[in-house]
Amino acid sequence: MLNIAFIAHDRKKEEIVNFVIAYEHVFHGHKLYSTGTTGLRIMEQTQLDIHRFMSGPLGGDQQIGALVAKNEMDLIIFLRDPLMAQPHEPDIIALLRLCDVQGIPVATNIATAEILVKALDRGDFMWRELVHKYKPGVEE
Ligand SMILES: O=C(CO)COP(=O)(O)O
Repeated sequence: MLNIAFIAHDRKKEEIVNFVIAYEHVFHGHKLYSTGTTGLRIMEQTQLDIHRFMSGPLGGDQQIGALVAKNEMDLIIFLRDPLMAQPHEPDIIALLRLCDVQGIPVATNIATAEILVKALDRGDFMWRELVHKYKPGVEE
């Protein structure tokens, strides 16, 4: 079981909902997280149970970042809006930076998300199970 987070900016919400519907079967069985509104929208349209953090502008990106800092997040699908400034841009940059610090797979557009989810389905993420196994205190 891997820890997966969904995040989408407002103009990308419909895109992430449709994406998660399309790959719902792949996400079943994993522990799912999201920022507040993104998770609500996904749960309204799927059977998935998602642990929702705060809304992004109120600190949700940072809450997910805290798990990333501990290397406890295995995959992040973060559909960013590249055409609109966000009030919490520093939080977004911080989250992506921490993904690079820990080497955590993160998709910021739908094309990359699709490739990563197909890899997840194929079992290509099993190396993350080893990260959990050899890091004491990390939740399975
Ligand atoms: O702003 C966000 C990510 O930076 C997303 O937050 P919401 O899912 O609460 O809209």
